[in-house]
Amino acid sequence: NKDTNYVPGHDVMVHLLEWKWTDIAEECESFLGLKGYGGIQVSPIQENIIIPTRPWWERYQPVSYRWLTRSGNERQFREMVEKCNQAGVRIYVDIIINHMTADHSFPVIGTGNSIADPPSRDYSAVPYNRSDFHKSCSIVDYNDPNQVRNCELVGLHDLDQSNEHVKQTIIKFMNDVIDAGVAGFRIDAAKHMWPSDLNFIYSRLKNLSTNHGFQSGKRPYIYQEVIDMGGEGISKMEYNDLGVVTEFRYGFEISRGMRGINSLKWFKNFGEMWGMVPSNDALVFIDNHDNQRSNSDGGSVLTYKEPKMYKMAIAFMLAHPYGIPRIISSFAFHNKDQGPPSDIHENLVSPLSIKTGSCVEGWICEHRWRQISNMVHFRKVVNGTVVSEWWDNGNNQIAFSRGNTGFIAFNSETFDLNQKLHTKLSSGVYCEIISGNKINGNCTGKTVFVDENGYADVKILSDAEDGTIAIHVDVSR
Ligand SMILES: O=C(/C=C/c1ccc(O)c(O)c1)N[C@@H](Cc1ccc(O)cc1)C(=O)NCCCOc1c(-c2ccc(O)c(O)c2)oc2cc(O)cc(O)c2c1=O
Ligand SMILES: [Ca+2]
Repeated sequence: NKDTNYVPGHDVMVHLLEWKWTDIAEECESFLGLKGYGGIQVSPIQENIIIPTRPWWERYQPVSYRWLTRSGNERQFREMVEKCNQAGVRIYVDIIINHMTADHSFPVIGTGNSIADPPSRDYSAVPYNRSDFHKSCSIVDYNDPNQVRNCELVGLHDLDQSNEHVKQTIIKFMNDVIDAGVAGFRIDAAKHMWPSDLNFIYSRLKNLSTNHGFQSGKRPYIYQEVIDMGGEGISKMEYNDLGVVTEFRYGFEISRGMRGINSLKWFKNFGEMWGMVPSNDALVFIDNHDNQRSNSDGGSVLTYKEPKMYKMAIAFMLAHPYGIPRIISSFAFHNKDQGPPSDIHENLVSPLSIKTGSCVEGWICEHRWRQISNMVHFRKVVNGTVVSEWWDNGNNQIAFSRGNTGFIAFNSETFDLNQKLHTKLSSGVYCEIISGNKINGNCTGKTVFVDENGYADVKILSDAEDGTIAIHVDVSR
């Protein structure tokens, strides 16, 4: 079963990239729980190598399974999970079980002061030794499934998940994390591990902890990173019966749509018909921690750096029923390796200002943007309804309803959208939720009038700050 384990009335996952555990706990209580976010993907909790320039990807080179990183220690992690569960926000841990570190020219020290000797495959803090790793062949042919699984990805020493000691070590790590109260895991680099080995591991995971508010018998929500844009020897379809898979086609296609490269009118049948996995098997996103900075998937997915189109892409994702959506909330970067903001002691800087409670310079906090957090509410209100009343102008103006509970329209033409469009909403004056909120019965942004036949006056100027207008039944005045 593919249950996210979200608390009823909560939806949408946010990847709080490189946030500290104490700050995440604070954000659960002061923002995410109240806004109805369903869950948080946290950065890896296992001890990672310290690379002198502190690139963001150092956290994807584990040194041990100790819960010691720049995000915090075990006590802080446990406290954060407790506070977020109490706020109705679930925690999903990003775990790296395919590999340990690569070889480096400097002595290898971890964020928990563990040492390791990668050339001799000695990771004493686990412990792992040479017998726990595959031979050090390199992945050169991505069309050879054996190489992709049994050789080293960019020099990262590749664990042998068919080895009993490796399996038991991973299972113990994941079960300890489950006992801390988390709701599931992101499996990093799943494509580089055999589905049968992963299945063995998943089947030996405990049920979620009843001591942390989960009903008995709940299974951890597992979503697997499988970068598959088609054309490689390994298919995402090898993994989606084990658990959910990251659907990379999704963000790529929506970015092309909002950029005007592919006409929005084609998105009328967006979903499995586009060669994507079944909706319940798809963890969907516009950008992720890797391709937002490196455009590694060949295309150029939208990011916070192109805010108008990015917000339209996120709004489409949150308004559309396909997949399980995740947004990223990241730090500003100027080069693709750059790590998170840190102080002179290389401690992570808190994204939250103690004084104002808002996010500080250097942290984008996409999850706080009104145009994004209000669409989280939209998604919750329309939950369970289908897309209907699809309209398009034959190119880059589209609109659709979600049952009789919500309506959204997009204009990515160079000219205005100004139409009476049919919705399934009952008549009335609705607060438009991209441009504002409804506070004490008043609309702080635009209003949209729906007449007694369900026709809405839809106007989106081509030079407007946002190319989207959205209304739903919760904010009718
Ligand atoms: O750009 C990066 C890091 C990227 C990255 C990190 C974590 C991820 O979850 C991810 O998806 C990508 N890393 C830089 C620097 C680097 C890091 C380690 C290393 O041994 C060599 C170089 C880089 O240029 N990497 C080469 C291209 C990206 O190749 C990587 C992939 C990857 C990319 C595309 C694929 O289709 C694929 O199947 C795997 O996954 C990783 C997973 C990891 O757990 C750790 C990694 O270092 C990587 C990783 O290097
Ligand atoms: Ca492997």
